[in-house]
Amino acid sequence: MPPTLEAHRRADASPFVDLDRAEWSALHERIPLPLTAAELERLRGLGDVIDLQEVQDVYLPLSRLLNLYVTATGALRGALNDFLDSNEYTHTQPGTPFVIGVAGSVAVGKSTTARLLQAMLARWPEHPRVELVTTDGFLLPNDELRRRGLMSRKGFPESYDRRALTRFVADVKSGKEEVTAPVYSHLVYDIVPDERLTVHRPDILIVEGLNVLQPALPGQDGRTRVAVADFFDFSIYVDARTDEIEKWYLERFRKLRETAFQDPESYFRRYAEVPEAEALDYARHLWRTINRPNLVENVAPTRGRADLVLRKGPDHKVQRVSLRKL
Ligand SMILES: Nc1ncnc2c1ncn2[C@@H]1O[C@H](COP(=O)(O)OP(=O)(O)O)[C@@H](O)[C@H]1O
Ligand SMILES: CC(C)(COP(=O)(O)O)[C@@H](O)C(=O)NCCC(=O)O
Repeated sequence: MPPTLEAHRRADASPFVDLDRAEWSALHERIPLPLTAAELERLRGLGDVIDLQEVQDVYLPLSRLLNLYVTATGALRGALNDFLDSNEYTHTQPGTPFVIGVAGSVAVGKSTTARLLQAMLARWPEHPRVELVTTDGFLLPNDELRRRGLMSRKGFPESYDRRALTRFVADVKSGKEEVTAPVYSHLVYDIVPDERLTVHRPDILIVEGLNVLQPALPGQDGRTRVAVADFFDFSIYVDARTDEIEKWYLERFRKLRETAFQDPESYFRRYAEVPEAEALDYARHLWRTINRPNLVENVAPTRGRADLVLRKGPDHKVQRVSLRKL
C-alpha cells in the first residue's frame, strides 16, 4: 500500500488526528495574531525559560484552538437557551466558566504550559478573564499524610482530598459567584494554613495537576462517583519520554538548590548545603521512588482520556500534537 494511504488508514483507526510539528505549526499562519511582538516578548517575563519560536509555533495555534472551543461552547449555550426558553416551565441559564484541565508528570512542564496558556488566552477579546488553579492546594496537609503513612506518596491519587477538588470545580461549573481553594507552598512543602485562593467566575478556568484526568474511584459503598475531569470542557495532557522528564526533574532540582532552597524556610534547605552530587542523588531517589512510579501507575494511563496531547522531545520542544476528533 502506498505510504500516504497507509497513513490515512492508520488515522481512520484512531479517535485522534495526529499532527507532526511542521503540520501543527503551519496552522499559526492563518491565525489572526492577538499578540504584538512586544507582548510575546513580555510573556517571557513570567519567569519561564520558554523559546519565542516555540510560543509562536506551538502555543499560538493551541490558544486559537481553545478560543474556537470557547466561542463554539458559547454558541451551543445559545442553542440550549433557545430550547429552554421555548415554553413557560423552563428558563434560560447564564454561562459558566469554560474549564480546561492540564495533566502530565511532575516536571514535564504542566505549570509552564498552564501559565503560558493563561497569559495567551487572556489576550483574546472574547475571554479576557482567565484564572489558574493548581491541584497541589488539594493535597492533604503533611500532618494528615504522616498520620495515614502517605508522606512518601505525595502526588499519588490517595494523597489528595479528591472530594474537595471535585466539589471546587463542580461549584465553578455551577456558575457560583465566588469559589475558594486551599493553597500549597512548594517552599515549605505543605498546605498553607488559613490561606485561600478565590476564583470569581472567570471566562476560563485552567485546572493544572498530575491527576486531573483520573477517573473517580468507587466510594466505600461501591458506587461510582463523579471526578474532577467530568467538569472539564477541554483537557490537555503534556507528554514526553520518562528518561527525558527525569532529566528535567533533576535539572529543576539543581536550579532550585541555587535559588529557592537557600531560603531558611525551605523544606529542602539541607540540599542547598550538601555537595551538588549528594543533592542530586537525593533528587534521583525522590524521582525513582515517588514521581516515576506515580507517572507509570497513575498519570500516564490517563493520557488517552485527554482531548489534546502535546508530545515533547528534547529541550521541551513539542514534536507531535494529537487532537481528539469530533
Ligand atoms: N516549554 C518549555 N521550555 C523550556 N523549559 C521548560 C518548558 N516547560 C517547562 N520547562 C522547564 O522544565 C521544568 C519543569 O517544568 P514545570 O512547568 O515546573 O513542570 P511541572 O509543573 O509539570 O512539574 C522547569 O524547570 C521549567 O522551567
Ligand atoms: C506537589 C506535587 C505532588 C505536584 O502536585 P500537583 O500540582 O500536580 O497537584 C509534586 O510537585 C511533589 O512535590 N511531589 C513529591 C515528590 C517530590 O518532592 O518531587
